[in-house]
Amino acid sequence: MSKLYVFDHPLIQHKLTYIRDKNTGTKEFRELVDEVATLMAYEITRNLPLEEVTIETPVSLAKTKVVSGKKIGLVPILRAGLGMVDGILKIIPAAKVGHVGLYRDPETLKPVEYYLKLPSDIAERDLIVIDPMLATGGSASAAIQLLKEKGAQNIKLMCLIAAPEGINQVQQDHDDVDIYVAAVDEKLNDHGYIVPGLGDAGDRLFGTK
Ligand SMILES: O=P(O)(O)OC[C@H]1O[C@H](OP(=O)(O)OP(=O)(O)O)[C@H](O)[C@@H]1O
Ligand SMILES: O=c1cc[nH]c(=O)[nH]1
Ligand SMILES: [Mg+2]
Repeated sequence: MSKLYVFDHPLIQHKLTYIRDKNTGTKEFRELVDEVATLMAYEITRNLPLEEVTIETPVSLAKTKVVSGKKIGLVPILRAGLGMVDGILKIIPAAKVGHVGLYRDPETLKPVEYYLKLPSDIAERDLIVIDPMLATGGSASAAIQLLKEKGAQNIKLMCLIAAPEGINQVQQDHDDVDIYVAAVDEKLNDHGYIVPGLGDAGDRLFGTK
């Protein structure tokens, strides 16, 4: 059964407020998305398994812990997902990164695939699909489907803002995928934009509007 986790850490909520604000310009928007991605990565890795190792401090031997060999893969959905990659790599620097290129057709709101490049060992990795926006859920669901067709077994979805419609869609299509978000908003408008949302994440990140 797919679970939904909402990261309500005060720093995440604070930064998300300024990400949403239409008066926040490209530079600051990019920086804030990067920072929130780092904080969300910290939360999403909370239950990583640890193993005990022995090391030598300048004073004595110490039995201490390291993350036990988990292989992680990040899969941003282009373009907007790219805005979260560096923030996550800051604290999971050994993660490999695959890319799924999808854009949402503005008329049909259906995802159109245009690029796919994945690490060869995705079947052995814990994958985190990344996209700031989960609107109708079409893009995330299609990305997850593509990964499964390439052998992925263990997938999480991480988004900044989700609409209830998108959460329902992904949970219906992919019962095995847990969803991690910073906020669940009210609804979609007639153009499939999240309300209140933050506007077009790709355009705001890359200054293309
Ligand atoms: O849940 P959905 O209804 O599929 O909508 C969400 C998708 O729309 C946006 O991408 P967009 O198509 O604008 O592409 P971009 O990242 O290149 O701007 C967003 O980053 C998601 O990928
Ligand atoms: O609100 C939305 C919906 C889809 N894509 C976006 O970038 N924003
Ligand atoms: Mg866009």
